[in-house]
Amino acid sequence: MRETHLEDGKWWVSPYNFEPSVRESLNLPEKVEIHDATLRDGEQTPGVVFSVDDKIEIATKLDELGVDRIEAGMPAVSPDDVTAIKEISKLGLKSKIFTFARAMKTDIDLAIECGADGVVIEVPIGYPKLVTQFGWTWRDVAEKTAPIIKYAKDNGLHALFFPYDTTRARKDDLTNLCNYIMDHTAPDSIGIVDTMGCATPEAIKHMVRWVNDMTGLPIEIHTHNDFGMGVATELAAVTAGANCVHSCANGLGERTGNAALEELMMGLHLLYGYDTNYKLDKIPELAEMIAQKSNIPIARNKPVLGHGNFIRESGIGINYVMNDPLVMFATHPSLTGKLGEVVLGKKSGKASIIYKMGEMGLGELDDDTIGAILAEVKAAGIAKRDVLTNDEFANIVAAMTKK
Ligand SMILES: CC(=O)SCCNC(=O)CCNC(=O)[C@H](O)C(C)(C)COP(=O)(O)OP(=O)(O)OC[C@H]1O[C@@H](n2cnc3c(N)ncnc32)[C@H](O)[C@@H]1OP(=O)(O)O
Ligand SMILES: O=C(O)CCC(=O)C(=O)O
Repeated sequence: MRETHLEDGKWWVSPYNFEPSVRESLNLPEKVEIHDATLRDGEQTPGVVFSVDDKIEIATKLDELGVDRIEAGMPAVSPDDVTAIKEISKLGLKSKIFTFARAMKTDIDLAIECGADGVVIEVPIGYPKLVTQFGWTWRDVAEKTAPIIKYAKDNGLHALFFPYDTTRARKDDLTNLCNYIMDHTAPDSIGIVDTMGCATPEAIKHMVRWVNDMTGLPIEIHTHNDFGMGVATELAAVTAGANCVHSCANGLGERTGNAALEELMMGLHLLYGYDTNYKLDKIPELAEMIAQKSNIPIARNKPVLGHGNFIRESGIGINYVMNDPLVMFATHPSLTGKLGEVVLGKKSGKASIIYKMGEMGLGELDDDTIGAILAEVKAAGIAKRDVLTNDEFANIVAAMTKK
């Protein structure tokens, strides 16, 4: 674990993250694994369909980035999923390969047929789903699941017990389910699943401790982003001792998506100080691949990925964008494969004009002329309601310096 907030021109985050009293209040596990579900939950984004080749390419890139596990699909969904998972399993990746399964023997048989290392055994426990959608009790769930966990384990699979909509489960239902499962056949790990993305970080921390007290199992956290807190709740889970975070690249997933892989990687490595082997500079390659294959473009202000994240129009401090980026940003643009950029418009100042003239090789001018150019740049930016192109700026400079 690193206990410092800055590294070697690469990032400079808040030192308070590492304040002894802050660190002492956390129960960080020594290692946190990433279980990436882009190929299953990410593909559940309405309208997204990855081909077999897409899935192989994405899995290879996820492995290169350093994710510990790839949830390669739910074989029951289609024969293509079976083919893709089989091919991915044969690649010999460092990442372990998991499949998604209902509590059904046939789904476990498919995981075995696909050559998976592990299986996510999903069952409902959230009260609205349990009662209204399925008409089941906790006991129905428990009796269906226990033999399936045993079957998966007997066949050498890592059995991740995944009672979904966990955060809307009644206390008694979740307690009874956990106790029954532990009495009959302990899985290898258990997921706390915020299916609807509706729990606070504090509630998640409480649940991590509670479920761990009940079961003694490694805890995995799987969240969605409906309140914009998918990543925050997963990181909160880690601070309460969760051992594995689930993700989707680019934050793909049902509705508002799942916790974003790239944000979790940056959060674990930079904000919490985990010494990981993630290849952060490869994030843009994966992001582009996902955007192109999912047909979902990356928003320009998306954390970690947005192409606008290191562009600055505001004049104050503009020199530092290129010359000393950590004055202006928490991370150096190159850490995640980006470049800083200075643009001109309504919010420019004199320093912006001087900077841009230098960048474009337009020479030096006296202060009054710079001021006059600045006034024109601001007026043009306001009229255009956008930033200026270099050509537009060069035209202004030419007009204002014409003898
Ligand atoms: C939070 C969630 O929504 S969880 C999963 C979401 N993911 C998906 O739905 C993936 C895409 N889905 C699909 O391709 C299809 O819906 C399939 C292949 C999974 C299933 O399709 P269908 O053949 O229509 O199956 P259907 O939905 O009718 O369910 C079949 C059986 O599975 C049972 N079942 C559903 N979930 C589970 C579960 N987690 N564990 C055990 N049994 C389950 C149903 O009760 C039903 O049982 P029955 O035949 O005794 O009535
Ligand atoms: O979301 C789903 O549809 C399946 C289960 C899951 O991944 C979840 O509950 O978040």
